[in-house]
Amino acid sequence: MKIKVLLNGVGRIGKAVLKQLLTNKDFEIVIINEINPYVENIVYSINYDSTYGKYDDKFRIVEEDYIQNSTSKIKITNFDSLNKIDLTNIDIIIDSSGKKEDINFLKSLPVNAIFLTHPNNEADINIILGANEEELNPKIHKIISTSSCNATALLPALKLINEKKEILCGDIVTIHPLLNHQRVLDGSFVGSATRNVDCNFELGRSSTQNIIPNKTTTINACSYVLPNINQNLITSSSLRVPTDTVGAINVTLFTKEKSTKEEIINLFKDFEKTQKFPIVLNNFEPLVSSDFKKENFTTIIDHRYTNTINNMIKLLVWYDNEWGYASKVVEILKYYKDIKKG
Ligand SMILES: NC(=O)c1ccc[n+]([C@@H]2O[C@H](COP(=O)([O-])OP(=O)(O)OC[C@H]3O[C@@H](n4cnc5c(N)ncnc54)[C@H](O)[C@@H]3O)[C@@H](O)[C@H]2O)c1
Repeated sequence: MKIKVLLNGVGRIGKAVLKQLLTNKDFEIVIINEINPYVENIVYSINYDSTYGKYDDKFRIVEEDYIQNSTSKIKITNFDSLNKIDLTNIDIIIDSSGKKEDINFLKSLPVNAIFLTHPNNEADINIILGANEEELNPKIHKIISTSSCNATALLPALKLINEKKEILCGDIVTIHPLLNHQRVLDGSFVGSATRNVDCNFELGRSSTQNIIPNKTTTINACSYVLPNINQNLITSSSLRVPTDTVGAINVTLFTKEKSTKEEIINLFKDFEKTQKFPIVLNNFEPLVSSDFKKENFTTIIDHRYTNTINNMIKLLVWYDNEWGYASKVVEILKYYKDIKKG
């Protein structure tokens, strides 16, 4: 039996999840709910994408509120809250709207599970593959956060180093592509309930003309998954850059044990050989960010920049923050289905 899905919000992450889930025979997307009221525009934005190109199996509108391509027929709804949607035929919700909902409200919805594509410390569990997937239990976890793109990329690497060398302290800088909530030209501040306004004055500046320094929730998101990786251990900051997708993280760690460069490279090579999911990819080629676009591996260690001095380890990590992250959301869904069945 296919798992019947409601996809809430079909923006950058929703579309990447949609396209990767459409090709999976275990899932059926029954409803897309989107506050954009124009079905024509939703279809258009699925079929044409400046970052990833045209979608080959194009959707068209059929009947009044349905879109269809060669494999799927999906109902489009236009509600601002999940409680207005008829969920009778829905097993799981993927919420990629970014809307912060009351957790008890989400728990009351008549579905088996709700996957949130953002970190959430009130969720029943935050999952990052390569860090804590063994803890996922469909019998007790209903609200499941799939964390953030940065934490998804970073935490498997931090966990590995911490287990082998014990991290004493460190710092990370995420170099992150621009996001839909930023301004094209200078405008008013970009606010959010979870970030303070002062910090977001910078995010109101032109995203195409600037490298914008910003706070990042990356280490907090890591701590929701592994509490020992937290802000008392690792400091963090972010630079928003004018590229469409693919982020990088500059990582500096001080560890209890000394390391050599070869040792660290071999750690990641061993991880790559034995991993259950496409997480670590070791890169030695002279590549740039766009070469990692649409890459499913999300912890790409660029060993041209791996280095050590005594107790210090330096890493450069690449990840596609949209497609790559969405591929992990889909892997988590597949894993959820497998363990629920088993
Ligand atoms: N873009 C990234 O790099 C990235 C990576 C990982 C996680 N995320 C997270 O995924 C979520 C979505 O991010 P995005 O970049 O796709 O944003 P986006 O703005 O591109 O897309 C959000 C979509 O949700 C729709 N929407 C908003 N409120 C809604 C509601 N109440 N009901 C239904 N639809 C609604 C919007 O119209 C829009 O189409 C956020 O929580 C974000 O933090 C983003």
